[in-house]
Amino acid sequence: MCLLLCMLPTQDYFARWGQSGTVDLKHELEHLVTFVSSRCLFGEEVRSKMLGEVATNLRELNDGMRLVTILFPHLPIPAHRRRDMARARLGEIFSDIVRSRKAACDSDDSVGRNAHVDDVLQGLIDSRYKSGRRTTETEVVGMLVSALFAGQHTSSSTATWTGARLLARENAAHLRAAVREQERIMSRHGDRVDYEVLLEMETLRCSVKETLRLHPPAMVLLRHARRSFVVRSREGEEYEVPEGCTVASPLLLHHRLPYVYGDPERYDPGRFRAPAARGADDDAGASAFAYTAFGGGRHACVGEAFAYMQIKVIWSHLLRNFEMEMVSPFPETDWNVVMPGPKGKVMVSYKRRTISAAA
Ligand code: HEM
Repeated sequence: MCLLLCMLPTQDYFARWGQSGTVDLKHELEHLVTFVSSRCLFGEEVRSKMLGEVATNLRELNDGMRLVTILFPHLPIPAHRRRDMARARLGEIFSDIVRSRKAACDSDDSVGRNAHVDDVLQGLIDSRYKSGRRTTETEVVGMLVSALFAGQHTSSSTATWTGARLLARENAAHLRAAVREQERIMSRHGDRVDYEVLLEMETLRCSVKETLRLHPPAMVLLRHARRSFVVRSREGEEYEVPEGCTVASPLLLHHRLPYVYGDPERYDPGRFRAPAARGADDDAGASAFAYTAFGGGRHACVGEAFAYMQIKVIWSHLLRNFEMEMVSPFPETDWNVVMPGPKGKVMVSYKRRTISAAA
């Protein structure tokens, strides 16, 4: 069901593109990801009425999460003021939606459940605490905003970086491999893309995973040490982390450790292929936490599977239906925000094509 909710909006969205043209890929994917996520989370209400406004406000929320925000979350700077206004507006939009859904539930069913709707919004409205109390409007709105915020910018910037990496001139061989994979899959399954077919897109999965190694939306993971513990370095030195300290694990650095990722600056999706397919074990020396684009442990990202599904749906569609070329320089990273993404526009020219299924 969720896969269908990803695929249909993706097809509809790209149907609006012409036979050929030039687009800002970052802008396009930002809209598409908001479109898909809001469709999966909320159903028709957001998609039909609020998409442009929701997308704009989510962008303001992200833009208001500056590095200075970590130390001074309420510093009166313009970016924080815009962030607070955006959060208030999202609250209003979603409160209206929750209210009208609840009203529909109450008229639909005497126990306050809407039997016809199956999305995250409905799940939150239907939830009960152990005490039997129902979730309040404020609680549902808060959880919706955080789910959308957690999944929107992360997924859209990863989808854009994946495109920028695959379309970079020096990665032509990786792009060809990704297109060939789609041809092979089409020869077996035609146009059908279901969950099993997505699982076969191993080259695409590795391309996304390698993109996330080099461009993780979260730069650092933070944990509070509830008790003291000792860390031993590779060189055998020991460090004590005292109880009560905050521990920061910088993804940006450990995703580039040369003894884990040989030639770490090189974009090489093949490094994540299964060892049997690779013929060598590149993971030697890597610990379970060498790759933490989605975090780890108890608070690891709950949206990882959804994010891969969404990005694979988008990129398999683009690879099958368009010949693309990046016409702006490879994007720089916007380091001003807490979750860095590509800076400026990512201009791409496209031409429609129909790839033939490989024999
Ligand atoms: C490429 C896309 C995504 C990336 C790179 C990403 C990355 C992350 C990271 C690094 C964390 C922190 C984990 C930790 O501290 O160990 C996190 C947490 C979280 N993510 Fe994602 N995420 C993505 C997509 C999504 C999506 C699509 C959703 C929801 C639909 C989502 C929902 C969450 C939630 C709710 C948490 C908090 C988990 C907790 O604290 O228990 N994420 N994500």
